[in-house]
Amino acid sequence: MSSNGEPTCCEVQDSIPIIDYSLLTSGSANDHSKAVQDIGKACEDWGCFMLVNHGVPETLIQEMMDMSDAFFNMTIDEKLEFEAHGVLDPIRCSAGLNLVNPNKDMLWREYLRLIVHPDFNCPHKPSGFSELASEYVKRTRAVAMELVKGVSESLGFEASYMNRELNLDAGFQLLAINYYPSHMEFDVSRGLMPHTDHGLLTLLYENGVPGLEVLRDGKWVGMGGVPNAFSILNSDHLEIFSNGKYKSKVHRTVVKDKRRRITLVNPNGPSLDTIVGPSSRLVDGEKRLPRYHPMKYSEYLECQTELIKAGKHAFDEIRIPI
Ligand SMILES: O=C(O)CCC(=O)C(=O)O
Ligand SMILES: [Fe+2]
Repeated sequence: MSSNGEPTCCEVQDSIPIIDYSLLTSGSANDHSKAVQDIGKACEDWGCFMLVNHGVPETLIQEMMDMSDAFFNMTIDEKLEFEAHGVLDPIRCSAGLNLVNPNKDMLWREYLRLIVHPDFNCPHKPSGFSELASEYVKRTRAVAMELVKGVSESLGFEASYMNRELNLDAGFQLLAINYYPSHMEFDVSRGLMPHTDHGLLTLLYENGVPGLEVLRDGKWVGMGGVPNAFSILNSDHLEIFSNGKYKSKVHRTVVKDKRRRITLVNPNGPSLDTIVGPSSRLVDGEKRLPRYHPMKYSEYLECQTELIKAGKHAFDEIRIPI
């Protein structure tokens, strides 16, 4: 931290944990329990990790990157058809409107946010987008659900516990595609302000252009740079459910590279009607007091959207002072 309490500038470190997904899913009990242990340690100590050997084909990811590029290269008028409204709208596109934001300090990006589970939504153009995105989110969802099982075991529960408690079969999954234009296209500060994500785990894939940073011990640490790996971040509802054990990861994006950056981001959460509080298995009336008030997931999303405008966080509403 600097003397005024603000985090100091980014430091690149290579010690963000790396988890080998193939060990988690391997038939070997030893490999599996080592992976579960590593996931638990990464979630508790770092709140994030890189995931390698995840089995999502590189060609599929590359096609998604190319398709996303094609989407954002449509005209503003074409994109306006998918313009953002409410937080629970199935398709929300920023359509470059941030550019006219009077706040010159604002970091800039375009985004497209799709609700892809339990119902799948996608723009009807460019042609083939919907089929491709449907395949992509099917694959990333399978990875996320396997990771949640690993997280569940790492907390000392059976693998299916979190799925059952949080109704993940009807879980709310988004595909958010972020587009930070090349420096040549627009000479603006490109990035995303510090925040945490809602849901349990966020999976993020970048197109080889760095920018993601996570806050660790008061310093910004660059994340990414591992070939063909997903960046995985703890999110708000993992912190709530684990009663504060696995903290939601504060992250931001600062794009210094001149090339355009595209990220495919999947927040994975409980079903919208699930009331999420600390797991009853992690609290008791004596020593382990609940640290968060339960709140319905859909209400959390709505309240978070409102609170951001006031520079606050939904945690401010539900955290119980100790
Ligand atoms: O694009 C990135 O680097 C980060 C995106 C992100 O944090 C988000 O969409 O919530
Ligand atoms: Fe995020």
